[in-house]
Amino acid sequence: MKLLEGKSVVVTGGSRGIGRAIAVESARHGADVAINYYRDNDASYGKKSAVDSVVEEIEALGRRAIALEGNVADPQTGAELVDAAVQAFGKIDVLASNAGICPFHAFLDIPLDVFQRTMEVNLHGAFYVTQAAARQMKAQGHGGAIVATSSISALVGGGMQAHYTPTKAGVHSLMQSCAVSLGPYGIRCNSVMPGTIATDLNADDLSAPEKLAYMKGRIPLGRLGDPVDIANVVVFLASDMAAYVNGAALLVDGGLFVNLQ
Ligand SMILES: NC(=O)C1=CN([C@@H]2O[C@H](COP(=O)(O)OP(=O)(O)OC[C@H]3O[C@@H](n4cnc5c(N)ncnc54)[C@H](O)[C@@H]3O)[C@@H](O)[C@H]2O)C=CC1
Ligand SMILES: C[C@H](O)[C@@H]1OC(=O)[C@H](O)[C@@H]1O
Repeated sequence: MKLLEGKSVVVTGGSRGIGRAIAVESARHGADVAINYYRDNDASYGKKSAVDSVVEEIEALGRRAIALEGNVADPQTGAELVDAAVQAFGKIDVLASNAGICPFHAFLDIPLDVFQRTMEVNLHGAFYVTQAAARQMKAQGHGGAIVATSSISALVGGGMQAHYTPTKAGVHSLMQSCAVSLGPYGIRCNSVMPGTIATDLNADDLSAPEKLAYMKGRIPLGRLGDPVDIANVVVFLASDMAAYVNGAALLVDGGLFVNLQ
């Protein structure tokens, strides 16, 4: 069963990791996809750049794909992405606001620029892109769905993530307020809260075998998440199967959050 047949989906941070999986699974469910990315056009994925490889995979599924580079922290990026998607596909139905960074660092001596960049990319970026997509969806007049990638880190702390976890709580809060603002236009806003998913974002952090074993040991399902575990839930939240889901947050963490002891 295809959940996004004929839809036009915009994904930020769509060249790698969770965003890449959202882009590909959206296409598998029948959508055309506009991908934002930043600095992923070197040939680091085999012979292709990360972004070329995802575009190729979507086209192999018989769907259309465009890719546009831009830093979501720049307020113009969201508007340019939405314009490009509308030019290519005639409309946008879904935004997956997913781009984010997590440069692990201790709290007491975190460099100011790392703190500011994390806030600007993760939270300000989500705000700008969501606003641009919502303006277009309202103008189209037939509603839409926005799904933001928040995190389990919106709910719990991390000693090396004091600059990061507030951005993920902020993204969750942004979706709650947007659910209220945009519900009257038929635009649903929700967030997905991944646990620990194996991507480039945490590859360094989890490269130490003891840390990897510790994290896996805390997850009742006994494994790290795969990007597609998150993408499947984003596709559901974006689809008409979730027609009455608005302002919700869905933890997708293998049971990590509830595992006290
Ligand atoms: N990997 C994990 O365990 C978890 C990740 N998340 C969130 O999921 C989202 C995606 O993370 P991953 O796929 O793990 O990361 P990743 O590092 O594998 O991929 C990041 C993607 O974001 C793009 N990107 C980075 N900076 C950007 C910028 N300034 N403007 C536009 N695009 C930019 C990259 O081009 C790439 O496509 C992030 O928001 C992250 O906070 C949330 C919970 C857990
Ligand atoms: C990067 C982390 O490993 C990952 O990102 C989050 O949001 C959670 O803290 C995960 O563990």
